[in-house]
Amino acid sequence: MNAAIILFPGSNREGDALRALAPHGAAKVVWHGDRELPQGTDLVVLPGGFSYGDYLRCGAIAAHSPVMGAVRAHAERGGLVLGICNGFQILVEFGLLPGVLMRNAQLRFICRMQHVRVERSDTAFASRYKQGQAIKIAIAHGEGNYEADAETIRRLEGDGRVAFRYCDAQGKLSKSANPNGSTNAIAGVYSERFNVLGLMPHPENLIDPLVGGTDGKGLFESLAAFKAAAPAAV
Ligand SMILES: NC(=O)CC[C@H](N)C(=O)O
Repeated sequence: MNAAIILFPGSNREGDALRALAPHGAAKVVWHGDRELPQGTDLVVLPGGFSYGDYLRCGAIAAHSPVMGAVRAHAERGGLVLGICNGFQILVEFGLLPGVLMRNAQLRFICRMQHVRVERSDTAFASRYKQGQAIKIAIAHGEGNYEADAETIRRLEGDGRVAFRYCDAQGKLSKSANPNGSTNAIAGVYSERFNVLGLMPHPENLIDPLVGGTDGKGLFESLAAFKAAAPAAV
């Protein structure tokens, strides 16, 4: 699998993304000012961080980067795009995913382990998980409170486009298991064609037992398995 990791001024998880992708093929870092992706890119990763210092709104300035035109073209061809945390914020600001990420309900930056429930496992990103499985993963954000208008939420829910929800260790949803006040405890959403995923938690940080667990690995393994089953780059 050939991955392109986009580097924005202020990104800080590109190294973690590289490490998570390393066992699954070649990953290149691409500068946000570039207008093209490397030939044969299968997966574009927008990593976490603080692009442009989170000025205006997280992701708002990065969404205007020259490279985003190539990211849109890749997504429109059916190519895979993964936005993690700040990357998710950039994707919603750019309009590749619906909704907005507001300040966390308690107006504090939260950095801790959190469980999320895998809502479906029949996608390119989640086939290595079981539907309904609660996975332990890290969160680190100040603006992760997912909101959208009622019609958009109804459509996302109706089309099964919620990828992950914040939950407790048993997979149960509750107000106390929702760290940031997100509507319907939404932690990640898919695009209409399920080839674009944005999520606030950091799967790339849960790939080594030394740092708290390996539940994040499944996402990268799922992508590699998807690519192995459909080898042509799109
Ligand atoms: N870890 C991240 O990507 C943080 C995202 C963003 N800077 C926020 O605080 O919400």
